[in-house]
Amino acid sequence: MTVRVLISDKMDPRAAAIFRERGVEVDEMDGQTPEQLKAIVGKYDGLAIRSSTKVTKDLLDAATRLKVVGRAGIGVDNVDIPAATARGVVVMNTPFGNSITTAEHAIALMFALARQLPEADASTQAGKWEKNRFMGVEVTGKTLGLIGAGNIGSIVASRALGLKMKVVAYDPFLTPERAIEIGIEKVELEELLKRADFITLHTPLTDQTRGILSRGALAKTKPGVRIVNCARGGLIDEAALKDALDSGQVAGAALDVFETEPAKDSPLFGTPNFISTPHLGASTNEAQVNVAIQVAEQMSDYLLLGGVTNAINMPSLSAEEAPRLRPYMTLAENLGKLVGQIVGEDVRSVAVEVEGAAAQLNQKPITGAVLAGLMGTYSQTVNMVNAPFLAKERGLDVREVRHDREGDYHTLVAVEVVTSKGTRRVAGTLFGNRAPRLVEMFGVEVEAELAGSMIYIVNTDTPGFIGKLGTALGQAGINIATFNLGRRAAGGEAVALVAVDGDVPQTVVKTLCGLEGVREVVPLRF
Ligand SMILES: NC(=O)C1=CN([C@@H]2O[C@H](COP(=O)(O)OP(=O)(O)OC[C@H]3O[C@@H](n4cnc5c(N)ncnc54)[C@H](O)[C@@H]3O)[C@@H](O)[C@H]2O)C=CC1
Ligand SMILES: O=C(O)C(=O)COP(=O)(O)O
Repeated sequence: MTVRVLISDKMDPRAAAIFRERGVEVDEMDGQTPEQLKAIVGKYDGLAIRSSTKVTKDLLDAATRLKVVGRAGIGVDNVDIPAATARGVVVMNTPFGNSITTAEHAIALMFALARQLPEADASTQAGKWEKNRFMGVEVTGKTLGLIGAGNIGSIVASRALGLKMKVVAYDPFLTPERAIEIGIEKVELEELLKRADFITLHTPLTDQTRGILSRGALAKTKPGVRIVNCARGGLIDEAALKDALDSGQVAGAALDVFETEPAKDSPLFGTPNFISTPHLGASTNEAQVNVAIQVAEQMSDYLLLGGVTNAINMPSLSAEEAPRLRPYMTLAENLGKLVGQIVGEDVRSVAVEVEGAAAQLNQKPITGAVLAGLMGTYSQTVNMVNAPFLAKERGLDVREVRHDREGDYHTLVAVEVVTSKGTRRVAGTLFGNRAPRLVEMFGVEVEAELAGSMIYIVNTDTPGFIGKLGTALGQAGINIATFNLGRRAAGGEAVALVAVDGDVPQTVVKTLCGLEGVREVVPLRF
């Protein structure tokens, strides 16, 4: 089937070229209104975006084919991640491609503030030559306060140290070792506000960071501080910033990002010592080439090979690893489907065990596939991406167990579920590292390929039963493809997994239930 991607924001042409080279059909349509986008998004498997496209729940509801949203950049606050996860859509970004460029923009704005470059430029070009009006400050020896010291914050720190500044940082997740490594001092926010001559912000916009420079925080800054925000609008209270600029508490502020974008009429516009750029942090040729190439490669890897890189809502799985894992995923999903079809929704906890060769692999995707198979029997929208999330939502206790040693098989995946009626366990292996086979079912050794239409039958092991079963199916016009048997002990409980051609109607299930010694009959689909 054709795989189709829509690029809905302005992106370097290399992104489209890579999609095409890899056999993915691509449309480029930036500047669509939310309504226009909603009308067409249903045709696409992938959506490649920057910061303008808003991936809302409403848009996702219309994106019935969508499997992946790729953000050519860092911030994903324009994507409703919980809604995407719930729909099984992977959201990935390119966490490093534009970080140097954005850090350089922060440094550029810091210098622009220190020397009032935009105002001096406008005045000079207006023919005023106001040499005495513009008196700047040196950055050498000054203290830079970073709010957020992740990728971009650390690059800003290294540049600022090169400029002979002292760097302090507020970042609750910055370890003391890392602070020493990058040559900065970790401080609390209050201390930063008190000491910093320049403040730059480098955090994502979250519930914790929204309004981090509030009116109260701005009042605690060192008088004459200069502030740069190249991270996200919403981190600074814009009305309070305007007042602080007017009062002189803040000597200068440069915003690349605004609470509402595009920002076309901010009260800050026209304020002396205020500089703004239209969200240009990532706008260099180098950064745009980096993020375009990276997002197109990552999205193609996922859509074509199942490889997952830099996903926000799913564990990583390299494109090299994905083919090795694929037969395990089929096995895991089928084991989940097998249990799910037999026990239904009555599952309280699930343990996924891997043994031998399987224990050397990334277990998260295997667990995701088991859960997808298990819950897919009663939910249409479940897949590997949203299965762990939906399991959590349902309060399902999920455990992962890894045994490095080999047991009877060189590789084994087992699924054990606890239901109201007790514990049930199934296990499977790969023949020749390729072909998934069920090898154990509810304590009985069986060997079966789980595929197509099957019937699960539990009966008392009595002579002549198989003949009666064959006759009953024959009379119903159902052809047996393979017959897989196992039993606990001679004359005890026997289990049959019968692969048949075509669906098994309820009337046939009823007939089979009526055969002597039959305890349970469940039609299965794989
Ligand atoms: N203006 C632009 O065009 C661009 C803006 N950005 C923005 O820059 C942000 C930072 O990017 P990176 O450094 O790559 O992200 P990152 O994830 O490497 O670093 C973010 C840092 O913020 C810290 N943090 C989280 N919560 C915090 C809190 N409550 N208080 C203080 N620190 C907190 C984290 O511990 C982390 O160290 C992005 O989230 C994005 O919004 C990124 C690229 C371009
Ligand atoms: O990468 C980010 O987080 C950015 O903010 C860059 O935004 P943009 O891709 O330039 O719209």
